[in-house]
Amino acid sequence: MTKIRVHEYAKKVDKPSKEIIDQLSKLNIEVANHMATLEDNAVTKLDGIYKKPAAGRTQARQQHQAQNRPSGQGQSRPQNSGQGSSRPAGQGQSRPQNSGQGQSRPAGQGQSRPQSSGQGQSRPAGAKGSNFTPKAAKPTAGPGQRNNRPGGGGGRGGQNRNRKGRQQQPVNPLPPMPKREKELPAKITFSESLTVAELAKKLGREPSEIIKKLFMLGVMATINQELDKDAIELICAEYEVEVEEEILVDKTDLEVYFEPEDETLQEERPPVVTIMGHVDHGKTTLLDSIRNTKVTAGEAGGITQHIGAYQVVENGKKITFLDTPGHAAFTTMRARGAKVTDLAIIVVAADDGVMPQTVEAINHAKAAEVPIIIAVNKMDKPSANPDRVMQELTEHGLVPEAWGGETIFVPISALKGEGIDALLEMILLVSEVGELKANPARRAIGTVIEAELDKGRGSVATLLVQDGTLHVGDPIVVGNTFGRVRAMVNDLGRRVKDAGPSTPVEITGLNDVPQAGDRFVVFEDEKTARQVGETRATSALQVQRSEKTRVTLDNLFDQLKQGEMKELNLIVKADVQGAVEAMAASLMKIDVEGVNVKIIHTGAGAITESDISLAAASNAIVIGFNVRPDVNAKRAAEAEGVDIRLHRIIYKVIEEIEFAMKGLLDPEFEEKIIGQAEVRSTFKVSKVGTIAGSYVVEGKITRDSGVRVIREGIVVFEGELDTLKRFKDDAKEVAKGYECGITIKNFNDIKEGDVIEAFVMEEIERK
Ligand SMILES: Nc1nc2c(ncn2[C@@H]2O[C@H](COP(=O)(O)OP(=O)(O)OP(=O)(O)O)[C@@H](O)[C@H]2O)c(=O)[nH]1
Repeated sequence: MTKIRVHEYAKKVDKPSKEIIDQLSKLNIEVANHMATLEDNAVTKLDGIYKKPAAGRTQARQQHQAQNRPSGQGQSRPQNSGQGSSRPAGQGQSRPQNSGQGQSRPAGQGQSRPQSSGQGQSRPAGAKGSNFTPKAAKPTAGPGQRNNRPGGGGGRGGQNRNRKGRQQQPVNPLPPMPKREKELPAKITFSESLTVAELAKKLGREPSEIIKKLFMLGVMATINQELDKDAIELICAEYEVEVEEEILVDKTDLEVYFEPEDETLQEERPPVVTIMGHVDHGKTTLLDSIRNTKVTAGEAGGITQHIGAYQVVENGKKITFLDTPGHAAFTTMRARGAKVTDLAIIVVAADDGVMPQTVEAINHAKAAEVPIIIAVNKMDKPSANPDRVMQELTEHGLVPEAWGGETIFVPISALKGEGIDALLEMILLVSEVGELKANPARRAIGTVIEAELDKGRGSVATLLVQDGTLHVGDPIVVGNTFGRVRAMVNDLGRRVKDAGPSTPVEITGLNDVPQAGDRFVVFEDEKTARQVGETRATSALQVQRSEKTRVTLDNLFDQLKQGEMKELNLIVKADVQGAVEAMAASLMKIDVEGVNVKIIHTGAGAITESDISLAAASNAIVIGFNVRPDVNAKRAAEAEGVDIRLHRIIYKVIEEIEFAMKGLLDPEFEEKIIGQAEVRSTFKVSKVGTIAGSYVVEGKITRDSGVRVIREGIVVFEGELDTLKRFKDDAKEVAKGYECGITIKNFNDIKEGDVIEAFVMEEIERK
């Protein structure tokens, strides 16, 4: 053990060495000079005089060391002082400390080494104390904080150790320190879900703690378990941490671009009007009349072009009309989620009154929450009776203003062009109330009014710009198509470069033909537009594929009728190759007008899973002649919806297919397999025949069921069950998991390993 020298002690007590030597002399302790070492008892005595604490020696040593190194260097301190002997550590020592040793010594000067305290705490040991700077010494982690990282990180570890040392000094033995936990975040965010581990990380807690909390809440979770929103919220509530779900924006969902935006950027836009009404009440005449009086008059040289919508100007304000009369277009668009119309004009012939389609139109407009203006048409006719129209409409909740209601009625004659101006004025009035606005500065969004494939120009689509401005050259996604706006033509057949809100324009430049009612969105660049368009096209195709119904003999005729099928694909499996060929040849001879029978695959042996996947991929029906599907094939067929037809007589196969193709399939009965039993042993009993000692492996076997004997996937016999016994008693049915004795009528060649399949004929309802 290193002893303290006189000058060291002097330094420690802040006295000159000489005074210490004198004092020692007074105590009858002789020392040669200031370099002399002091015995323990001498130190004790000196301590008594200089009132130094018991740990004086160590402390003296520490102070001495402190003076001999740059300030801030990891200050050594005694650990577990008071336990047994205490001594200063040799400088430069580097070894693990174990407080359990009962020895305490200051750490070497800030040197890096792993420390292991009796508390089992493991913390990063400090790096070289010389790296310390006062700034770096700022505490970051509290004592007692679990920190299992390996040492070696900068000055902080050393500083931590110092802190620990200072705090530990008076404590003996060290009680388990209260765990100081990381501060909880004020708020966490997540999207969709988080695993326990991810949530723990976000909260700065151990996953085990989260698991414990979940357990207390009645949720058993593992570290990698995904937690749903509710569970995350519950846990966060426990910690009083705010939680917010981030909604991931799906770039390919065009609807998100239709969210309303900052109103301050918006300007007034023209209303978009649809004309609806009963047949022959004058919708087309009205649309033409408006167009002719308003468009051609002002636009010299303009050749009106039917692009599905047009604009007129009334009192210096534009009005857009959708040029597709009737509510079919209106409903189609609405069904596709597009709200295009701001106002509906319902035309009612004054000589005819409210008719069924008038009511339908009213209901459509109401459902779409679109304001209605009633145009009472054919006022020029002597038989016109507008009062009757008004009367009838009140029954549908449309009360004219004249009668104290709110509905605007405008008497017109579409044919003579009378009342058109009044109607347009009313349209403007109603739209003013509606405060229709858009931001012409943003990238355009809108809806497809019409689209077709033009021989010369390719895909041509009429778009109604609903917000923003569409420019030639804009990268665009339209429904599931994309492209760049190559050329734009307005309703007057003129080429335009830009189209603002509520403007209909016909564009070219799309890679495919979109559908009426599809949304369009202009993107920042062509690459994004392409990506979004392609992704949308792919997912649309997948949806279409998954929706495609598989052909079955039951729906075959319907599919043929709808012209969806020109060919009937078949896969033929039979017990022997000869039968396969015979079957295939007979099937090929089936002659039903307009349909070809195409055999895409044949084979001898049981129907396998690969037969089913081929059938699924090529929309084929599988025909099994004297063969059965194996377990996997059965499962696959059920999952894929593949129709398997099992037969034992060739002409029945042919008949069934032929009838199905002609839509004459007998709809009444269908075979249903109710169970299977495995033959485990056989007994020959005279007079009775062969008894099959069997075990029911699936479903059940009933007394009245038909049976088939299957040997290695091939049907060797089909007939009726004769007796069914449990032990010695006759049984009505034997369920899965039970043994039974079975005899089959007129069949004694039963063998061990055979499978007896039981089936019943069930009456079914054909679709
Ligand atoms: N006298 C008179 N006849 C009109 C008026 N408006 C339309 N008609 C006539 O009514 C008939 C039907 O007019 P359309 O405009 O084709 O009616 P619609 O509602 O478009 O009919 P559908 O397209 O079949 O639904 C035509 O013969 C028009 O000439 C009108 O104001 N006065």
